[in-house]
Amino acid sequence: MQLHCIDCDSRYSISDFKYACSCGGLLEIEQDFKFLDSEYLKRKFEQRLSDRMTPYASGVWRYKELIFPELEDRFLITKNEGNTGLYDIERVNQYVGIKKIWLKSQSENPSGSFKDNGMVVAVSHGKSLGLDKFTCTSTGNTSSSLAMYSSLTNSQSYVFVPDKNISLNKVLQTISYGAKVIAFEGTYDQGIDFLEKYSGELGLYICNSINPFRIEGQKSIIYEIAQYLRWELPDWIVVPGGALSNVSALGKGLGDLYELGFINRLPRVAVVQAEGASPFHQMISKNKNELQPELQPKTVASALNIGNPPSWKKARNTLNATNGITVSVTDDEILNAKAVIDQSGIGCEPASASTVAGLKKLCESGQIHRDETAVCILTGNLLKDTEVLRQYHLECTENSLFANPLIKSKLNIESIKHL
Ligand SMILES: N[C@@H](CCOP(=O)(O)O)C(=O)O
Repeated sequence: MQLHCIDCDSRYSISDFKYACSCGGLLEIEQDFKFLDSEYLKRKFEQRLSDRMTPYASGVWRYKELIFPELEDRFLITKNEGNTGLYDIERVNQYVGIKKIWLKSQSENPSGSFKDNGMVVAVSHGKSLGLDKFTCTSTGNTSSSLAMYSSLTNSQSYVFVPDKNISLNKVLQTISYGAKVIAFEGTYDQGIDFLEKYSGELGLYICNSINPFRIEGQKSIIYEIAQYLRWELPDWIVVPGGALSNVSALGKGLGDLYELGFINRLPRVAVVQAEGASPFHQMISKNKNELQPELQPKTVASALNIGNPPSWKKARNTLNATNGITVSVTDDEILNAKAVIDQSGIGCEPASASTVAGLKKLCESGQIHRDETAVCILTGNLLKDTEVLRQYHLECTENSLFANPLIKSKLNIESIKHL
């Protein structure tokens, strides 16, 4: 394993761990799969599905050989992350109007979001270096995940959250797990700049997705999808785009599966952004080479409130490799898609629902054909943002197409039987 700069191609030893190249470029972990026996690994991944007693029961460490082969077993942390459901729901299918759609419910992770897949690897790496002070800046899911794994390993997390436009539930979840939470005036993007500058001086190990170990862990999401579908991926994988770690990890994981011969064709990738925070979509759709940061990102999907996503170059590489596309959706489109997902019994936070809203839009515009198949990755749990639920169902404006208002009634048989 070594660190590779995606900008200037410099390489560094893993023991010389850093978050960025001296040229400023993002680093990725490079592994040599040449000597791996794919058939043997497939069998091993299959056998581990019935494991319940060891860290290999984790939906992340099941694939340890492809994620962090050099990590000694004594450093493996786990809270049974991964192993999340892949659901085929007729109601969502009909809403989108496509041949077949699966929902990958990452909200079933222990802290309620997809961040756990990557965080467990970053914190395991940090612990293996003997560290016990971890940090991140976050709109709330990364922070909850980091706080959970830090406390689980008797370490302290220091979390920086913007003081506006994020979900109170997520902040409370982070506080409850024991993190020291610093609410600052500014955006996620400013928080990242601060940590890049001062984490060394503060003696803090950064667990945001600029840390390449986070991306290695998050690759397990696509490994799980592929294994569940017997190594036959659908035509499209649809992901929300905020900090863009999801699509970066997806591209890397797909590359691994293809290189190893686990899959014989790459699916196309669609990245969905919220209209009020869509710098990546703007760049791709206008065919620009540089990302123009959005200085005041604003969307109801708090996890997507990011105007200067650090991983945009990795995300662009994924689109290039998969003939991928981007789209943006309005807050109303997100909330209505979310209500359909919630009422199908799966449930998710607003950012996740952007995938179904985006897929619907892409089908309607003909960019995705109705006889194709897709997986939408749902990133966070329905209870991550209850304020949005209160507004949608209890205040119900004319845009809340699927509001399910509270019924106020006397406990009286005559009133109840007409419901
Ligand atoms: N929505 C994210 C933003 C942080 O992204 P990361 O990829 O740097 O962890 C969050 O939950 O904080």
